[in-house]
Formats: sequence, C-alpha cells, structure tokens
Amino acid sequence: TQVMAVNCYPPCPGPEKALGLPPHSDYSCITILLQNLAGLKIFDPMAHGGGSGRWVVVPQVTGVLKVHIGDHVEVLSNGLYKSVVHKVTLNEENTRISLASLHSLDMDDKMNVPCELVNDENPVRY
Ligand SMILES: O=C(O)CCC(=O)C(=O)O
Ligand SMILES: [Fe+2]
Repeated sequence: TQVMAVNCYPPCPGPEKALGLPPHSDYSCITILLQNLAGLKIFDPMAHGGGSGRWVVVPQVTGVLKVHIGDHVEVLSNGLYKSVVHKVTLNEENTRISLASLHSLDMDDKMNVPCELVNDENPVRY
C-alpha cells in the first residue's frame, strides 16, 4: 500500500521551544520524501562510536528525493537494517512543506523474519 502524507509546518518564532514532529520511525518499507526547506533531522546511533548518537540535518536540495527505510524492512531483515529515527524542527521565518510517500505491506499482511536470516548467532528478533 501507499500512503501520502502532506505536512505543513508554519513559521515559529521560538523553534527551540516547539517540535515540528517528535522523534519516530515510519512503519513503512520505504519512505520517499520531498521537502521545500531543511528541517528534517535523522538520528545516527553510531555517531561517536555508538555512544550517545547524534541528530543530523538532511540538507534541502531542489528536486532531490530523500529515501529512508522503515519498520517493515527492519523486521524483514531481522534487524540487519535499522528503521531510521527522524524528527522535524521548525523554521523561524518560513513555512515548511513536505510530501512523504510511505510504501508498505498491506494492512492485513503478516510478516515473518525469513528463516535464511536466523542461525545460532542471529536469533529471531521480532
Ligand atoms: O516533514 C518531514 O520531513 C517528515 C515527515 C515525516 O516524518 C512523516 O510524515 O512521517
Ligand atoms: Fe516519518
């Protein structure tokens, strides 16, 4: 299935005091995203040697689509690929608009970790 989300973030005089979108991962297999202004940040858990991690700004580049993976791929890969945690911060002066296209299994589909990915070192994680 495909779900399109159209997000509109009005300007905010105190962006550090408000959240555009709180940290989350998408339930999708993949999410394709178009933004008119920077504001999306992704969490890099491996930064600083896997210590506390850090938030990385996704730059706005005209005409560029950003693709990230969601929870379905994390489960289908038995945790080999991690769902990308992301959030949105607001802009002081400008309205930010993003189009997110989430591509997923059907609502009623059941998914399993493939048995090929399970062995003594890699137990079933989901
Ligand atoms: O506005 C964005 O850049 C992100 C939107 C988002 O994360 C979502 O709709 O799930
Ligand atoms: Fe998202």
